[in-house]
Amino acid sequence: MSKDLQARYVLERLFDTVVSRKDASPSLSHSARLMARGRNKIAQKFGEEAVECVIEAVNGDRDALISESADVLYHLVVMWVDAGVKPSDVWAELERREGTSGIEEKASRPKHTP
Ligand SMILES: N=c1c2ncn([C@@H]3O[C@H](COP(=O)(O)OP(=O)(O)OP(=O)(O)O)[C@@H](O)[C@H]3O)c2ncn1[C@@H]1O[C@H](COP(=O)(O)O)[C@@H](O)[C@H]1O
Repeated sequence: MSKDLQARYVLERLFDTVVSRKDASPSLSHSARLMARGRNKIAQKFGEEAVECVIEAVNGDRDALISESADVLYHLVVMWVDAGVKPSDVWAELERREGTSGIEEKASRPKHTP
């Protein structure tokens, strides 16, 4: 497999690694430690990383944004594993949306009545 193709599957490989850490020792694996601390902690960490990502985007620091984006994706993958969501579930949802304009989709939503 080419390096480029291999890189495209990095999220799937990360997912498989985190799944394999479910029963690992929290003293040896950060993923195991995070999952042992429970869903609220996982969600909190994801939120913190997302905020750090936003800060770097606003600051215009490209390298920091790349690094924070990787942190966000790692913590998202841990959240998927904890919640029983597979990458293929998310890819399927993205594929379902493919070709539908966001403007069109928003306009088709039922109107809220006060
Ligand atoms: N991509 C990552 C990754 N990104 C960030 N991190 C870790 O996330 C932690 C974030 O640190 P923080 O201080 O923000 O969080 P914290 O240690 O939970 O501290 P608190 O805020 O809770 O006090 C650091 O320890 C980072 O090293 C990651 N840890 C693991 N991975 C991947 O997951 C794989 C499995 O890792 P382990 O589960 O550790 O074996 C690795 O091979 C990597 O591919």
